[in-house]
Amino acid sequence: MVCSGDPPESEPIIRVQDLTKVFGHDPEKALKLHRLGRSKKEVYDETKATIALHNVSFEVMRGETFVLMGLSGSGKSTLLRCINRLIDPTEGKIEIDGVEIVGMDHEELRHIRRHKLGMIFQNFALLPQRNILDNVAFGLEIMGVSKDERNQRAEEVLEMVGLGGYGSSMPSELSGGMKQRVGLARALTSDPDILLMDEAFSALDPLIRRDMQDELLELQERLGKTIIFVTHDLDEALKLGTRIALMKDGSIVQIGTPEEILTNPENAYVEKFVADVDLTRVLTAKDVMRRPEPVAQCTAGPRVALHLMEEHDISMIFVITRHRILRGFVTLEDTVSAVKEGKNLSDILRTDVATVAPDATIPDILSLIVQSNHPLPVVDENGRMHGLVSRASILAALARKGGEA
Ligand SMILES: Nc1ncnc2c1ncn2[C@@H]1O[C@H](COP(=O)(O)OP(=O)(O)OP(=O)(O)O)[C@@H](O)[C@H]1O
Repeated sequence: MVCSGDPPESEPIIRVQDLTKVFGHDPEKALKLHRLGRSKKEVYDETKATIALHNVSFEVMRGETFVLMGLSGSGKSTLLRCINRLIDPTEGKIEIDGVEIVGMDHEELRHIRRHKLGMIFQNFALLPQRNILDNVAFGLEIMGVSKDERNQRAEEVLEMVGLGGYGSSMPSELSGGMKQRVGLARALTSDPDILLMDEAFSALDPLIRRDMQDELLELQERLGKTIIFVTHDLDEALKLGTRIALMKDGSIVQIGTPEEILTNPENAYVEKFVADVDLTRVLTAKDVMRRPEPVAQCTAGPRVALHLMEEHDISMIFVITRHRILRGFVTLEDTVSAVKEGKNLSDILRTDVATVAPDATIPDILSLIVQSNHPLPVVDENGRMHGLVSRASILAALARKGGEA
């Protein structure tokens, strides 16, 4: 099964196709029974084999944070561990950077694990008798990197995760958040393209957890790694995910951006999963804007603008080019005078217009609306106007999405 959700515009770095994992002695028999229509529970009762993943397919794009989310037992960790082959899949393919890894021997796998993949676990997995620098440098030590070189690299990555100067501390002296930074530093030492993070922040206090999430977002922006992040926490998934794959009983039920998952759940299960989410925290200007009608083209005269304003009972109108590039706005008062005095629209155009970016959040939009006291045009980085946001458009969108979700 391939679940869609438009992937970001980039090439895939990981391709998973029809991946199946059965734990137990007779996977073939278990799968045969499942294909004959037995439920996973019935298969387990009969064979004592667990179908942990079944026909899972998806692609992860280079540079995205792809979140695997789902309830306990849905197969998230199994899927993540198949990707670095800590677990051998029963069936299916996994390509990393175009290279099929399911059939790889130990030597090839070791190479991929060391150079392409970094893994970060929930329980930190630090070596208690080694100091922080040696913990971070451990992977490089195993790879035979000289002491000077590995210590220099370890210091660099400790700096990167905000732990510069802690190299000589022991793990027992560090808080949970700091230990997880060490975990992150350790995974970054070999500069892998892909970070696999398994419930990496779940053991942390809520405030520290939030800090770590912010830090990961910031680090991701700087380093542009591809991250697969496992969590059962929807808020965390919405915050971190470029896209989210929601898993249930070993299958993916929906893949989409956080907005798509929230506002367009594909079935009742996803709907239920996201029912309690506070939409104001995740919707952005492009979700709550309305079409920018009416707008006047630059080529229109003041009479046309006046007509539009009277027709729609509004006191200002936005002026755009044929390609919807925003040029400014004109007011009713100025337009009336322009008609009287035979002026052009360009003579009365006000260009000091406040705008909102398409990805602005609702609290940001509201604070801008309070300042400007009129609807705001949503304008992208190229100056193109996509819509208008106002208190009314936000309320309408929330009511609409709330009704749907
Ligand atoms: N080594 C194993 N042997 C047998 N069954 C296993 C093994 N590992 C996982 N399972 C089973 O496979 C299914 C998927 O487990 P998995 O740990 O991948 O789920 P998860 O979504 O990561 O859950 P959690 O959030 O609790 O870690 C579960 O039914 C689990 O009991």
